[in-house]
Amino acid sequence: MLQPLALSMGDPLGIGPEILACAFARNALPGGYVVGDLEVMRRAARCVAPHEGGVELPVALIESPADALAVPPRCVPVWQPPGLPPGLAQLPLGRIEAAAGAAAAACIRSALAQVVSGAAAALVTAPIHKEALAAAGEPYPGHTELLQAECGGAPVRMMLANDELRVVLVSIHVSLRDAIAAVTQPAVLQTIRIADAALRRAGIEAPRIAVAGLNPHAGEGGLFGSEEREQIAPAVAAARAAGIDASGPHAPDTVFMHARTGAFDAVVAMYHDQGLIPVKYLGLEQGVNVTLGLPVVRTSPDHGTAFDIAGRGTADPASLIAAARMARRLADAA
Ligand SMILES: NC(=O)C1=CN([C@@H]2O[C@H](COP(=O)(O)OP(=O)(O)OC[C@H]3O[C@@H](n4cnc5c(N)ncnc54)[C@H](O)[C@@H]3O)[C@@H](O)[C@H]2O)C=CC1
Ligand SMILES: NCC(=O)COP(=O)(O)O
Repeated sequence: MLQPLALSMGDPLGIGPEILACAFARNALPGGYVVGDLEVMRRAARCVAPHEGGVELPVALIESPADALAVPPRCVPVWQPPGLPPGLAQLPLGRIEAAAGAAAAACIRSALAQVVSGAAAALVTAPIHKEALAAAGEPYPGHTELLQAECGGAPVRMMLANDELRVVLVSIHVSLRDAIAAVTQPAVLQTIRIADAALRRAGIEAPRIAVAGLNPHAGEGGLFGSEEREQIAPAVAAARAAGIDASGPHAPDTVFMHARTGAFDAVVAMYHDQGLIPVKYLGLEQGVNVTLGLPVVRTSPDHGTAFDIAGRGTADPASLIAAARMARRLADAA
């Protein structure tokens, strides 16, 4: 039986509300409901309507997640958390505002609570702006860290996936300098373990996990850096000793090419951009961000708030739709 799917609105001044409205206009979010601000969603519905057949898109306030299952086709069901900042729909789109960051965070927390309570099957988050989140006083750089903290603090990892690649990251929202320092044997091993467990849960019996090096040519035998020998190779050996089919460190410039042609089920990448560039280069419309290690299913589009095009009604909802489909698949497999 179809269960409600919680979709947090994202930053109200970015493209999140628009891609949600657009996806509902295309009937691509069955059972989904927006945890967000009613007037923000009405503004988004008005903005996408001319591009989606020119017919008005109904937006309805719902009282409980279950009500999402009864709304007519193309209707955008909205569950509005209490206490959202007033006047969000009057703020100009495409800019950093503390009120917008505060609203985005409140919607994520409410949506998460509904998933944790069992009222919704999974959480799909529309993009937030990290500077707006910080302006609102939130101590977390992004969803991943916020959700981790709200769920008790157990280790989590970010995975980006499309039909061709799965990439799991050792570190995410830190400077490159700090990311290099974060390449330690325990952190790499933990990433491999989390990736392996998540892929098994998703139905892959013995996941083949390629571990990327950090330095050019995976250090070229120590000529270009020591992290491979001192940190990454011992982590791979420990994973193998624990029965995980891990290999590496592989040269980072070619490992994604091999994974894409089917040699591996996932690549563990040493830092954010090493892993995300290959995935995003294959097309923003395909990528899905999944938080591994949480007690609930959370997915998100691979792109951000796209302030440069917010309000035009032309943002592509494909990655959001892919995120919702993946959330359903993962929730069904859990
Ligand atoms: N899941 C999330 O909450 C994510 C949030 N972000 C945050 O979003 C903010 C803006 O990040 P940027 O680096 O500017 O990346 P971005 O992904 O928002 O935009 C990069 C480029 O892609 C285009 N683009 C993005 N999504 C699109 C879509 N659906 N349809 C058409 N074009 C699209 C934008 O117009 C822009 O030219 C930052 O604060 C970043 O941290 C970034 C990635 C994911
Ligand atoms: N590049 C992906 C990204 O920054 C999204 O982070 P999060 O908000 O999902 O933690």
